[in-house]
Amino acid sequence: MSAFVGLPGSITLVGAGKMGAALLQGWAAQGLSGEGVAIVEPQASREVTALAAARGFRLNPPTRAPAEALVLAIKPQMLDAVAPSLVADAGPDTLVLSILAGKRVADLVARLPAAKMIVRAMPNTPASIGRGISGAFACPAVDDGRRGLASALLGAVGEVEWIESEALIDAVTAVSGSGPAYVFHFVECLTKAGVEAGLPEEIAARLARATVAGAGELLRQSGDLSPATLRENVTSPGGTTAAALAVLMAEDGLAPLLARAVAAARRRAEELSG
Ligand SMILES: NC(=O)C1=CN([C@@H]2O[C@H](COP(=O)(O)OP(=O)(O)OC[C@H]3O[C@@H](n4cnc5c(N)ncnc54)[C@H](O)[C@@H]3O)[C@@H](O)[C@H]2O)C=CC1
Ligand SMILES: O=C(O)[C@@H]1CCC=N1
Repeated sequence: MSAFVGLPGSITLVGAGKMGAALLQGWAAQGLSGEGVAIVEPQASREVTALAAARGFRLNPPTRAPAEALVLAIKPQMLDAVAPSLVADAGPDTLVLSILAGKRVADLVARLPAAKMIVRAMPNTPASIGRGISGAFACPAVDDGRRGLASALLGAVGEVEWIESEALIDAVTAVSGSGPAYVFHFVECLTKAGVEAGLPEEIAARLARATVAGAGELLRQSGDLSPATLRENVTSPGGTTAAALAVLMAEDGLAPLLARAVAAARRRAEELSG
């Protein structure tokens, strides 16, 4: 059982792929250990298998008692196939924490009929280094205690923003859930642009990666400065940055493109519901 105050004493994690494993690592880093943790994962990675062995977690136990928290981290498309095996895990007192993109509280209740204490959350992949951010929505039945457990489970891998409208989870998904991919694609594009400007590819790749990582860290450490101020700090009047920003901030520049991308992600989340 966990000695850590804050995390649930017993957890069943369903799906220990990229996000499930990131959560598991975060909980372990908080001191979670013992047989109260059951992991259901038909294709456990070496890392997950080793972590389970090191921490005394039960990996694919033949039977399991209902845990305080049931954490769902399978793909949304797998829910129909997996849910029947979880009905007994999701009682009226169980915190059901789902990170499935698109799947609504109603979709979960339709498959786990006794579940009442449902929290939907949307973390992101920086969770794997403890630097994620999650948006979370608790359905009205969720009491303060369960909300606290959900905060602890998500807080183990980064920041948590509670939102009061379930519909906004799709927007969170489109901004911060998918967001790391946009940033990584920006690095790919900056690398390509550097090569087109004459740089050897390896150097362009190192410059682009370090620029985004450094700018991200500067942003993080400059909480009192807005992104606009940080941008202005780079931009000499009549200089090189101003020339580039005239392109990026044009009417058909980055803002409308990103707005279209976020809208597409949001629409896709809606399509995944049901
Ligand atoms: N990858 C991301 O950036 C984010 C993903 N999500 C959500 O997290 C969920 C998981 O996504 P990923 O970790 O990226 O996917 P993933 O494919 O890495 O992990 C899913 C895991 O479920 C396992 N699985 C398959 N059948 C199963 C079964 N019957 N029982 C238990 N586990 C089973 C798979 O073997 C796999 O390891 C998705 O619902 C996704 O919408 C949420 C936030 C960010
Ligand atoms: O692409 C997806 O559907 C998931 C949800 C947010 C990030 N990855």
